[in-house]
Amino acid sequence: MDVLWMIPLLLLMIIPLLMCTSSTFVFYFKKFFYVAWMMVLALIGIPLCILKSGGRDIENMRIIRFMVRHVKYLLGLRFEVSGWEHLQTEGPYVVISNHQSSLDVLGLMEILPDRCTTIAKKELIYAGTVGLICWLGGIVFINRKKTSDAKSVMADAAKTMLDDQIRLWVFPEGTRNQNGDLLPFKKGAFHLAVQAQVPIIPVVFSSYSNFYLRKEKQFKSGIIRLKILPKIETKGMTSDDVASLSDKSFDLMRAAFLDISDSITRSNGPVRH
Ligand SMILES: CCCCCCCCCCCCCC(=O)SCCNC(=O)CCNC(=O)[C@H](O)C(C)(C)COP(=O)(O)OP(=O)(O)OC[C@H]1O[C@@H](n2cnc3c(N)ncnc32)[C@H](O)[C@@H]1OP(=O)(O)O
Ligand SMILES: CCCCCCCC/C=C\CCCCCCCC(=O)OC[C@@H](O)COP(=O)(O)O
Repeated sequence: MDVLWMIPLLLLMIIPLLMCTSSTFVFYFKKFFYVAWMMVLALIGIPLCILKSGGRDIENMRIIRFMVRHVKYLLGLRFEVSGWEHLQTEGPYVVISNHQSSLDVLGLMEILPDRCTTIAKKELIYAGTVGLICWLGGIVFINRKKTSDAKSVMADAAKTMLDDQIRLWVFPEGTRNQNGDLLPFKKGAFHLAVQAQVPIIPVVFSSYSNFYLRKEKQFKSGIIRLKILPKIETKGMTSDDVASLSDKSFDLMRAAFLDISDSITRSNGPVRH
């Protein structure tokens, strides 16, 4: 029994020591902590969502947003947001952003407008308590392996956006990417906006490469710039305009990404290896 009590005490001594001496340990510790803490937050949030709305309801995103807002401090991250005024748009719209890591959830919750939920891969629903709270928050799950299914879910979503006056956040790269640039955009977000005839609001996260490097196992403190760009109208557009709409959005977002990422690298200095 006495030995068992020693274990937490030993951990309390060893963990700070390792945190000071090994950046690889910090990397794994912060990653593990992030997932575990989100799971715990979701566990607390699930009954709150059910009590508030009785089940799946986009209004639950307010609870989720509130619960996630402090997590940045625990990981040593800060957000600098610009362009808030562009989110002051009435009615439904589609938000599109680049996607580097699951840490994007922190930025998403930092600026998530009311009545806005996201499109996510269907595998996320199996992520324990996080999966369940995503479902309760009205997240729209798509099967990326079956284009026809994904398209029909998105077409339903276009209708729901108008019927229920909701906003949807889509990651048009379709997967996480940390190659220092944006991946070519998939077309779903643009079909969605054109089908619903609603504006697109592009949001750009600066590169995480000055604080988070997966291959090098680095996870330092850092600043993330979030730039909200002016809305792009889609009124009067048809599916023939989707390709040019996607290209235009890509060009605007890529220019903003290179601009805000470059300025961070310059002010913080590059990551040392
Ligand atoms: C407290 C704890 C809290 C925790 C909170 C957690 C929050 C969690 C946040 C979670 C964040 C999680 C974040 C995540 O999970 S990110 C991963 C999931 N998200 C996405 O994949 C979204 C982006 N993907 C797309 O938009 C794709 O296009 C889809 C998936 C729809 C199809 O992709 P696919 O690769 O199968 O096909 P394709 O893109 O090559 O297109 C093929 C053709 O179809 C045409 N087409 C496409 N779409 C439509 C359409 N709607 N109507 C009519 N036509 C359409 C298209 O023009 C093309 O034709 P053409 O142009 O070549 O002629
Ligand atoms: C039974 C337990 C299973 C545990 C699984 C752990 C699940 C993660 C839990 C908490 C992490 C914090 C919230 C994360 C939400 C992140 C969503 C995300 O970033 O999904 C990735 C997706 O956009 C693209 O996927 P791919 O890059 O194509 O792959």
